Amino acid sequence: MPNPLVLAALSLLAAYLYSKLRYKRFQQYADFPQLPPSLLLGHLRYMGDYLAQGPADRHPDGVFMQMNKDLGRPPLVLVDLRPMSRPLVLVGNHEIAEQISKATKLYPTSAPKNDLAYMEPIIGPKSILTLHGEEWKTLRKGFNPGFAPQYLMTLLPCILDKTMSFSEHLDSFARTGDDFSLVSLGMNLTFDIIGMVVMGEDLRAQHADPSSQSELINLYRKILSTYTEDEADSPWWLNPRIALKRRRLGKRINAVIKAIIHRRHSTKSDNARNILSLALKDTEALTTQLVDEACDQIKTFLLAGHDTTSITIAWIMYELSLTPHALKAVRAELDAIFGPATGVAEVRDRLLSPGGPDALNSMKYISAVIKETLRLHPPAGTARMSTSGAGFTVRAPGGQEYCLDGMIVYNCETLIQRDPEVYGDSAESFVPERWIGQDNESPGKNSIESSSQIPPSAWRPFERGPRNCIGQEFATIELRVIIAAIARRYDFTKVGLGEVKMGGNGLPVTADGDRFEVQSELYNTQQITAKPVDGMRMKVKMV
Ligand code: HEM
Repeated sequence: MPNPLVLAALSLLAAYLYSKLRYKRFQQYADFPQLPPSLLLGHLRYMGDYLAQGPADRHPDGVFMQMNKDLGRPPLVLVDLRPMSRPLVLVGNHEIAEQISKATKLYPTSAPKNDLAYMEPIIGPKSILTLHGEEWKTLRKGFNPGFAPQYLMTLLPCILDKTMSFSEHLDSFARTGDDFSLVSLGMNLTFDIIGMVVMGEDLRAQHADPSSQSELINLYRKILSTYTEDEADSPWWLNPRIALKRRRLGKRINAVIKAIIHRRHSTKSDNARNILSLALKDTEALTTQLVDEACDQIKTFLLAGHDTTSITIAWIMYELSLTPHALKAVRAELDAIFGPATGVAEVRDRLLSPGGPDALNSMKYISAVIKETLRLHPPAGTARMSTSGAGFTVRAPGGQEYCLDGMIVYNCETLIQRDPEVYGDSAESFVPERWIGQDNESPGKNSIESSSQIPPSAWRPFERGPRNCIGQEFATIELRVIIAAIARRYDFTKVGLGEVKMGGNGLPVTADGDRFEVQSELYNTQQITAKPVDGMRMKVKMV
C-alpha cells in the first residue's frame, strides 16, 4: 500500500503544478488578444486546424494571417506555443512594430534578436545579423562605408556585367520554350554579384557548365537545400541528421572562405571598400580569431545579399505578368529613359555613362513597383526577444500597454504591410500607383519621415531602426538595373501554380478591369526566408 505521506505530497505537487499551468495558460497573458488557449496545449492545438485550411507547406505567415483575421485583426496576437517554444507575440500593427525596432533607453540598439541557432552553420556564431550591443555596433560602423550611396554607384559595372549573363540564359529559355525556376536563375545572378561585391571573387554561379561553377556556390546550394528539407527550422535534437549535414557543409564553406581571406590578405590588391577589405582593415597579421570573425561576416553577406533580392525579382516579374497596365507603364518609363533599343548592352552603356546614376534615380514608376512588390511579398521579417524581467513594454494604438518580457516578438511584415487600416480596400492588391507622389517613394529610403498618407513605418520589408537592412540601397539598385535590362525584352508567363486563367476565346480572363485572374494561388514556403513554393516556374518569350 502506498505511503500516505507520499500520496499527500504527490497530491500537493499535482495541485501546485495544475495551478501553475492554469496561471501560465489563462492568466499570465490574459490581456493579450488570442484564441482561447487549451490547458495542456495552449495554442498549439489550433496549428493543425489552421494548417489544414491551406497547403500544409505554406509559410507560417499564411497561418498567422488567418489567425489574425479570425480574431478581428487586433494589433498584436499572443500565440502560446509552450512547451515547444517561448510564447510568441505576433505584431500586425506598424506603430507597435516601430517600438520594437527602434532604439530605446532599455535597448539602445533596439530589442535583441531572437535566437537564430538554426542559422549558425550558414552565417557563423559571430555574424552581424545576430550579434548584439557593442560587438554589433562596431561591425556595423565598420561596414557602413561599403554601403555609402556614391560607392554603391561604382558597383554598377559589376551588376551590369552579371546581368548580361542572366539575360543570355533568358534568351536561351526563350529559344527553347522550356520552363525554368526564376528564383534559381535569379539566385545565380545575385550570388555572382554579391561574390564580387563582398570579396572580389567571381563565383561563376551562372556558368552554363556546372563543372566550371565555383565550389562555393555548390556548397551553398547544398546547405540551402537542407533548409528546404526542414522548413520548420527545428532544433538540432529533433533532426540530428540534417543538423549534422549542415555542420559538415558549414565547415567546408568556412575552409573555402578562409582560404580566400588568406589569399586576399597576402596580396593586398583589394578594392578598399568591399566587405572583406573592410573586415580586415588595418590588420597586419591575421589571427585565427580575426579570420573566424571575417569568415562569419562574409558568409552572412553572401547569404543576406543574394537570397532576398532574387526572390523579389521573381515576384516583381510575376506581378507584372498579371498586371498589364503596370507592365506597360514600366516599359514606357524605360523607353523614356533609355530610348527605343531594348538590348541589355544599350541599357548597360547608358547606365555606365556619366548620366547613369540620374537614369537610375528617374525610375519612379519602377521604384513604385519594387516597393509594392516588397509590400505584398516581403521575403524576411524580424524576430526579437526581451529578457524576462527587463520591463519592455509597448503601447497599442488604442492606448493599451503590453509587457513583452520573456516572449518572442515577431514583426510580421506580411500582416503589417497588408493592414487595411493603412492600405484600405486595396490592401491585398498590387497597386504600384499608391506610392507615386509619396515623400518616401524611393525604395530603400524608408527612413525618411513623411507627412503623406502612408506612414513610413507601415512599409518595412528591410525593417527599420538601428538593425535595419544594411544592404537595402544596394538591393534596390540591383533590382532597378535588372528590371531595366529585362522588362522590355521578355514576356514572362507563369506555369503551374499561380498560372493565368484562360477564357474560351483563348485570352486571359481579366478581373478588376486590368488584372489577370489566376487558376490557383501561388504561395510561399519557409526556406530561411519566404520563397515561392515552386521556385517561380516561368516561361519567357522575346517581346
Ligand atoms: C530585397 C532585398 C532584401 C531584403 C528584403 C532584406 C531584408 C532584411 C531584413 C528584414 C533584415 C532584418 C533581419 C532581422 O532583423 O533579422 C535585414 C538585415 C540585413 N541585411 Fe538585408 N535584405 C535585402 C537585401 C540585402 C542585401 C543585398 C544585403 C547585402 C549586400 C543585405 C544584408 C543584410 C545584413 C548584413 C543584415 C543585418 C544588418 C544588421 O543587423 O546590422 N540585405 N535585411
